[in-house]
Amino acid sequence: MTDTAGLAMEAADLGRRFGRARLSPAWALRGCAFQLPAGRVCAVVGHNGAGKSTLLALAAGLLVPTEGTIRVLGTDPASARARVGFVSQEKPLYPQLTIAETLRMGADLNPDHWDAATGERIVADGDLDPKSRIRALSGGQRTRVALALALAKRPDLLLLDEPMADLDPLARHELMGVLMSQAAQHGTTIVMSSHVVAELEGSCDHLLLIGAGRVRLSGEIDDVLTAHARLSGPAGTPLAPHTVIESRTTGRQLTALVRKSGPLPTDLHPATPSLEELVLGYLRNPGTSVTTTSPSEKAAA
Ligand SMILES: Nc1ncnc2c1ncn2[C@@H]1O[C@H](COP(=O)(O)OP(=O)(O)OP(=O)(O)O)[C@@H](O)[C@H]1O
Repeated sequence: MTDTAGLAMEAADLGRRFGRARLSPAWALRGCAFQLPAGRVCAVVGHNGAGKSTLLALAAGLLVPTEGTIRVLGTDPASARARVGFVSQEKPLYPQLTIAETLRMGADLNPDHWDAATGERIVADGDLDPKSRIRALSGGQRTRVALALALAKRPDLLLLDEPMADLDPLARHELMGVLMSQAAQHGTTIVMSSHVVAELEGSCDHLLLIGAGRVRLSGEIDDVLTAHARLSGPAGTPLAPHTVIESRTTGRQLTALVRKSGPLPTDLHPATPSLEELVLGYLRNPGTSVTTTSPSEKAAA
């Protein structure tokens, strides 16, 4: 039996379909199963349309599963809502309110756990005037206000759908630092989708890679990386029994990204892939079988 204590999120056979079953067989997510321990900073990656936003909306309780279950902070998403912060791609804010009124509304809605100083500091660090109306802000400035609102709520779980997409490089760097210190100081679990894998590499410790509505990889990033190897050596060297994620032969040279299964061929030079290499390898090869890395694989790797 799986020990589910201490999990921030857990999905079992999770599926979500849009449209009517007979008219549209399109599943945004199907057969997804994963566990995310509490206190992790989790990167959710996958190509456009993979199902990342759908998964985050299910976790936030804004969508309900068509099949299967998703549990958040040990309960159903609707019951966990007060303990969850969510910044969607659309960042819905009331355009007619000022920034100060927006933060005040956040305080009124979350009277028991509102950290006003954090919200005000994030706004001030962006040189934003609290009297400015939301409708007068740029996309990146709205993102800052949405993050201020979500972080001031002091959530146990923070769900962020491409939070950095419209921020300038300095703002990305600064707000990523704010997120990391929130996770370190308060043990907040952060689940963050992004297309900029290099940006996630130093910040996240857990990975959820989604492809075509399925979980293709999930686990602690260190475990996931050590379960794979980047191999180079003479062309024609057999790669079985390892699972080949991708391979290329140039002249007499073979390079391959494999998921390890036992000892590696001695005539190939092994290296641990970077997170970006691994994610790109999986994204370039959508046909590779669905896999999940569990801590027990670490020992086998
Ligand atoms: N409201 C909806 N109605 C119909 N189909 C939808 C709806 N929302 C999402 N989908 C479909 O579900 C699939 C997954 O979409 P989703 O937005 O979750 O992907 P994503 O991984 O977040 O993509 P992106 O990286 O482009 O943001 C896509 O095929 C999309 O067209």
